[in-house]
Amino acid sequence: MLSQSLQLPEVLLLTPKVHSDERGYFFECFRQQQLQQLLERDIQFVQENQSRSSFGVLRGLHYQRQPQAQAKLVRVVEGEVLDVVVDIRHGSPRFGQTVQTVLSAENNHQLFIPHGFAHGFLVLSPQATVVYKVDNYYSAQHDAGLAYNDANLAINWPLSAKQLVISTKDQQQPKLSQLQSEFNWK
Ligand SMILES: Cc1cn([C@H]2C[C@H](O)[C@@H](COP(=O)(O)OP(=O)(O)O[C@H]3O[C@H](C)C(=O)[C@H](O)[C@H]3O)O2)c(=O)[nH]c1=O
Repeated sequence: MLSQSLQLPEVLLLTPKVHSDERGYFFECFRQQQLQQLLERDIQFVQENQSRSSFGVLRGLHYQRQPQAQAKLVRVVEGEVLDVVVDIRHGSPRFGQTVQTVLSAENNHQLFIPHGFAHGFLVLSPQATVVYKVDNYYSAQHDAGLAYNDANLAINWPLSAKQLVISTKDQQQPKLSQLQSEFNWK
């Protein structure tokens, strides 16, 4: 598994080694020991999610508040998404900074997103299926979010506003300046 740092160094872009032959391909999607070595700490995923969305669907930007914060290992098994992560840790020198990368069933790229970061994605293909592991259980009362279109985040979503399909919840998320995030840097 190749690991690359992004502009937010705590967010890892992982690329598995693909074994191709005349039948097709095989690759290991996850190996706990390998990820723990990259993170230099233990990690224990307890839940795996799958969502399928049509072109233009934007899910996010989401996170779970403490003590139910979730680290995520995200991959795409159908189609293509623009995946976006935001540093929401108070005191972070990169507070409010974002990274974005294309995850697709073609590039097999994965993103590891630690606690203290908001996550979302925009579907760029006719359909996209996103599968992701989390290290804490879903908790509706700890579910929180950030406005995808907050000018202070300056996320350049590559579709026009009228092409976007966004839940009512995500249309009403707070801006970075209103964030109740209790994540602290370090
Ligand atoms: C996240 C989650 C949701 N649900 C239920 C709650 C709703 O009845 C339904 C849809 O939930 P929601 O609209 O919050 O789903 P997404 O908009 O895809 O949320 C996710 O989108 C972004 C990209 C994320 O990174 C988060 O993992 C997650 O917040 O599934 C569950 O039962 N378990 C869960 O873990």
